[in-house]
Amino acid sequence: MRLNELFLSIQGETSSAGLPTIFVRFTGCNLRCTYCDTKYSYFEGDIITPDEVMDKIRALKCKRVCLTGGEPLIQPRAEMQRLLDLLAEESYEVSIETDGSIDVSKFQLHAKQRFIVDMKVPSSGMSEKMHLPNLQHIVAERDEVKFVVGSRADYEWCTALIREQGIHPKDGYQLIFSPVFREIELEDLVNWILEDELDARFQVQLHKIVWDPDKRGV
Ligand SMILES: C[S@@+](CC[C@H](N)C(=O)[O-])C[C@H]1O[C@@H](n2cnc3c(N)ncnc32)[C@H](O)[C@@H]1O
Ligand SMILES: Nc1nc2[nH]cc(C(=O)O)c2c(=O)[nH]1
Ligand code: SF4
Ligand SMILES: [Mg+2]
Repeated sequence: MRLNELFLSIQGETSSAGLPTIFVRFTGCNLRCTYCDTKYSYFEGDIITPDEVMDKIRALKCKRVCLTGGEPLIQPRAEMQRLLDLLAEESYEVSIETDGSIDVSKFQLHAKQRFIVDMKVPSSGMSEKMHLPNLQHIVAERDEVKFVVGSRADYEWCTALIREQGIHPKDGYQLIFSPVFREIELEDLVNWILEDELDARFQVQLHKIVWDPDKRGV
């Protein structure tokens, strides 16, 4: 595995936003989203074993972990699975931020572990790379589907996908809409969600409010 950074912060996104969380940011990504705020993770990092990652996590005295990157699921599959197994053995709560292009069915999750599947909108330039079967593999009550929206056209792509893939909140799916940072008016995205009577979570990236938006390690 290659580790870019590992730090304790508050979760800035998802249903556990605001809660103390250890972030394990892996090096490398198979996509190049136009809006990516973590380009430094594409190449910077050091080789590390799953057991050495666990040692670093244990040292931070927090039982909530977010595996991210870069794209965490391009790490060697056996090593990522071992890390998930080790985290489960010690009862960590785990979220995995994944970019929608990797087949999540290759990984076995344990109790208290969930995927946050980010379905890349057209303005990301990566929509064509989405592995759509992921939306049939995820577990509605466990996992979350995130849409990072940079325009009204992006938003409409999302609502079409929700209909086509049958992942509507009324069927128990946990959806998140997140604005591309400083790209759209927050009020617009909120109004679109309310107008469509979508029981979806609106989020802003809390860490970009608390700290400088370009600060690493938060
Ligand atoms: C840096 S990515 C790493 C995990 C994975 N590669 C992915 O894209 O889901 C973590 C999250 O940050 C989001 N993100 C990246 N740049 C952003 C930006 N400029 N504004 C809002 N969200 C952004 C991504 O869409 C993703 O949901
Ligand atoms: N505080 C904080 N929360 C986050 N949630 C998801 C993040 C990510 O980069 O995957 C992230 C991040 O980079 N920082
Ligand atoms: S998939 Fe995630 S890490 Fe990769 S370019 Fe897109 S936002 Fe950045
Ligand atoms: Mg981030």
